[in-house]
Amino acid sequence: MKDITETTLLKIRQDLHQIPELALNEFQTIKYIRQFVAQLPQEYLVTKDIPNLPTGWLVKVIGKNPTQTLGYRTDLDGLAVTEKTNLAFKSKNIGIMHACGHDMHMTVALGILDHFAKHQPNDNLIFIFQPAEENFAGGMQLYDSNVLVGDWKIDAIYGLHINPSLPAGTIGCRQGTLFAGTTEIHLKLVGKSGHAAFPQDANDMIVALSQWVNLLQTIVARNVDPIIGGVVTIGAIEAGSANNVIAGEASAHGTIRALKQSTILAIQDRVKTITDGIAQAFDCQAQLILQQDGYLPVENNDKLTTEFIKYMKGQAKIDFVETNPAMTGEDFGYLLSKIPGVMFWLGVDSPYSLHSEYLAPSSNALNTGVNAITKFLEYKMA
Ligand SMILES: CC(=O)N[C@@H](CCC[C@H](N)C(=O)O)C(=O)O
Repeated sequence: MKDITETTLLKIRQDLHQIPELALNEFQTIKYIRQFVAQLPQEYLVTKDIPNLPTGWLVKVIGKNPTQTLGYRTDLDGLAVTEKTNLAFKSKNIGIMHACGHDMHMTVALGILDHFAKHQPNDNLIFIFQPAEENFAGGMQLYDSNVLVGDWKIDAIYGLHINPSLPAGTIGCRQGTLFAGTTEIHLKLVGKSGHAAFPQDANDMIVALSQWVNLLQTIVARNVDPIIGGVVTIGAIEAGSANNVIAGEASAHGTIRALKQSTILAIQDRVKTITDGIAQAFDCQAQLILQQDGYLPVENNDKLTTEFIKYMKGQAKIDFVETNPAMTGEDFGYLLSKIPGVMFWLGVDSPYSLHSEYLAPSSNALNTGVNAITKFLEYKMA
């Protein structure tokens, strides 16, 4: 049976790119994936739905003589970004875009699955179609729904993320932590609104929130070992309605990031202390939510990563680079805290970063990615 062509991979990627959906709403996307899988030879395939996660799906390829079960995960969701590329196949879902490359991730996964559906592997291979990577920790929800048990237990798991700054098709990886752990910060301060002319009768939450934002910026600068590093970013604030009204409420939304879980926890403690201090100093209510869910640091397994890097370096047809860690987050970190495995980069050569409205990953990476990973999985199962 013939392997998938570059033209078909390109079409899948273009189709999926046009129908991005937000976390937990990937209904069109999973329908497309199910339809693609339905036209593959079914002889070695078994599928499984995920309770309470209707947009997730598992597909198992039964091995000839299985001694292990490998896992390969792709995420499905898009982002609330309005696409500004000039691509002929740009998003048809206004205000939503595959700005993190999950259309590329899914296409590569389908390319690999296509191969193994036609050429039975020696071991079992489970493809995880995981919703909600950007928000709501779909990886954690999927794992915690107890689907990866019994015959569906995975011994080693792999997954990739596109990397705009690597040449198209280059594979990148590293020992240890690849991506940071993240915690979302939500703060609401409640004081008292009033007339701009009578500040003594009001309790201004814009002033309080401004102090809080500034104090938060001392955490990485003054409390974190500079060699270890971390990030505290407040990406959104909301307060006030008019120039002459004192805002009685103010809210903020941000993210904490670090490569080690212990640093995340230490930063969280400082955020709590600073928030308590602001509440006391400004005599206001502070409702603080720190939400990490499954976004643990993405810690690659030592033994499996050594094997992965050695294999990739040894292939004349694969360009491989050892990369630095990145402060992006990934709920694959949760899966790696439960199952040994490796996350790696696939270069897609774009001048725009992940989450940019102009991100346009090069489709040239698709065929190279599918071939490199398929060959690696075959080597693992030899
Ligand atoms: C690869 C990537 O960009 N991942 C996202 C993950 C978001 C995690 C969570 N919702 C948060 O904001 O902390 C990222 O922003 O790094």
